[in-house]
Amino acid sequence: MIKVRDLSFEFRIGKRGKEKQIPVLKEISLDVKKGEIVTLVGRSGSGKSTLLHLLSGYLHPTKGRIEINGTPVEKFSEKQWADFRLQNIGFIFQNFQLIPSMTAFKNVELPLVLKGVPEKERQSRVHQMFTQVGLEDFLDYYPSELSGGQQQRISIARALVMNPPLLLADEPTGSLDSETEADLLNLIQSLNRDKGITFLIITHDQNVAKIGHRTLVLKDGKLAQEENYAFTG
Ligand SMILES: Nc1ncnc2c1ncn2[C@@H]1O[C@H](COP(=O)(O)OP(=O)(O)OP(=O)(O)O)[C@@H](O)[C@H]1O
Repeated sequence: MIKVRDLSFEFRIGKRGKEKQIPVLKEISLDVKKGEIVTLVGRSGSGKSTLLHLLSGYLHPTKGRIEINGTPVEKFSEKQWADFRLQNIGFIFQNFQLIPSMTAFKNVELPLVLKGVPEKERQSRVHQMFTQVGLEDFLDYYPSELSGGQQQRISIARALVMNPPLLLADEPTGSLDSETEADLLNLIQSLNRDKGITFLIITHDQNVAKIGHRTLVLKDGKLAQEENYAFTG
């Protein structure tokens, strides 16, 4: 599902002529197979979010190759990325990133509107998603009227409404209490088991890391399999 080869990335900061390079990822290779949950850990600043941004086209590699769902993407234009993301990748963020002025229904419907899906089909697909995440009674609520756990479920419904094969998550339970976190991890595991959705999840949290079939550690710009990684907090 994800194939990364010799991927390097450096940020460039400072004025032209006096630019400074900050290497973040150094010739990383990585495979995530279809149907896997892979969790990615590493110290703050180790480059986890940078890797996710490279995998979703918000940053472009300095060097190396990225293949997602069989398609080489590293040379994509912005337009190609936008189309590709809509079809292939769902996103879940720590702070949910729902649109506050739209109801839960409208938030989940949005990707379908962007894709030009006809209204009747939109209605039925959105309702189906709300059933799947267990929030059928909250269609007309605004994000501010929902709990953190409910908002995250809505954001998962939005991430899945286009049926993407891959979900990328950045600290998906970072804003949730431990009970709500456990519920959400169950939901992620059942989506993986029942629908075969592949997950790559960044986390600082041992409970989240544990749901991975594999855990990778990012350290000094390189990736390694987990070996007694010491979680903090
Ligand atoms: N826009 C930027 N310009 C320059 N350097 C940046 C930029 N964004 C991030 N960095 C640097 O890149 C490195 C990796 O940052 P990144 O956000 O990917 O780490 P992270 O592992 O996701 O951290 P955290 O766990 O705290 O979210 C850090 O040293 C950071 O300072």
